[in-house]
Amino acid sequence: MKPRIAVTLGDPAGVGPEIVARLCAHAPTLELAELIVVGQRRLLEAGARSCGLPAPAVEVVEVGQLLKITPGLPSPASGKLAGGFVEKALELVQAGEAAAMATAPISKEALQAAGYSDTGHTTLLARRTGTERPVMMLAGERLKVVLVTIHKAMRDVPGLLSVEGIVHTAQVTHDSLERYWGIAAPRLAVCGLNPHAGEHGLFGDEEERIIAPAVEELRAAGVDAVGPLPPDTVFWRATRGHFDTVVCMYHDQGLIPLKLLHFEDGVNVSLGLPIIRTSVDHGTAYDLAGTGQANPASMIAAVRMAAQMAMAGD
Ligand SMILES: NC(=O)c1ccc[n+]([C@@H]2O[C@H](COP(=O)([O-])OP(=O)(O)OC[C@H]3O[C@@H](n4cnc5c(N)ncnc54)[C@H](O)[C@@H]3O)[C@@H](O)[C@H]2O)c1
Ligand SMILES: N[C@H](C(=O)O)[C@H](O)COP(=O)(O)O
Repeated sequence: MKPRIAVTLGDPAGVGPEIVARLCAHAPTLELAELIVVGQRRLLEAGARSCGLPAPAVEVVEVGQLLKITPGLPSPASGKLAGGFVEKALELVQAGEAAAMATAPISKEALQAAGYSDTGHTTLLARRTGTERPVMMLAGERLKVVLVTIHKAMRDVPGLLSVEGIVHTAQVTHDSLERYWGIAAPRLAVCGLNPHAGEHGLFGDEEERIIAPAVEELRAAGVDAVGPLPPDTVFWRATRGHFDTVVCMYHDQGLIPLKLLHFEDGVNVSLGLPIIRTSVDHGTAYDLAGTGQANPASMIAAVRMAAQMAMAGD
């Protein structure tokens, strides 16, 4: 049986309704998954019109009030709807009405303007599921990265790194690669923080104080982790097949190489939650909203990955 995937519309002022409309018209994906769109039929149909598509024939779970939304103009109202769509999709998965959720992009700023304390889907879902430390993975065919710290100011990153945090991130990643990707004994590369991984304390000591002890602990627990490795070359090595995933110390360390290779078809996966959640790897693209030009490939990849994970996790 095809897994049912709850697909949110994202911030209605962004490209979400358009990429979801294109997803609903993507026959190969409809063969893999049964879609339940979580949002408003009116918004989905407006997205379809922008793309020159007929109204999608798909189940829609209606959420929130009907409001006037202008493509490209986010507001507290668009942020509130976006947050409501995510919460409803989570409820559907928790109730067993969907096997997984796949989310279209939201704006963190609009979400907070609507009164949410969260810095995105990941923290919202972690808060709502009582998950202390979710792990953000971004995945493409050639490269997978996970982040030890996520949406944090650069100046705070060194102080937020800990042996425990690195070990947790790598262990959750290891277990997920085995469970959902069927990789036996996943090989993890652990990045340094500083140029050339500090070059033995020449510039920065986080490698010796924090990252190397974390790698030792992981290896003692049977995880095939190596590092700290110089961040400027580790991604090139990973794309040559040396590692299954690169454990990165901060957001842009991992997401710059990932998006350079995979902006069009990469998937954001939340690991360590009690549910399966995938997402696009791009943002709301307000500059394109309403034009029908947004590329749906990442949304399609997110739904396909959610379906595969749901099948693998059964
Ligand atoms: N999964 C998510 O919910 C998610 C992911 C990333 C960013 N965001 C949020 O999105 C908002 C806007 O972020 P941003 O401007 O930094 O990045 P963005 O990804 O929205 O846009 C960056 C550039 O890429 C283009 N682009 C994005 N998606 C595209 C698509 N599908 N097809 C063609 N071109 C596309 C945009 O037009 C823009 O030029 C922020 O609030 C950010 O936090 C959300
Ligand atoms: N860091 C993610 C990215 O750039 O793709 C992103 O901002 C989405 O975050 P959430 O999945 O927490 O909304």
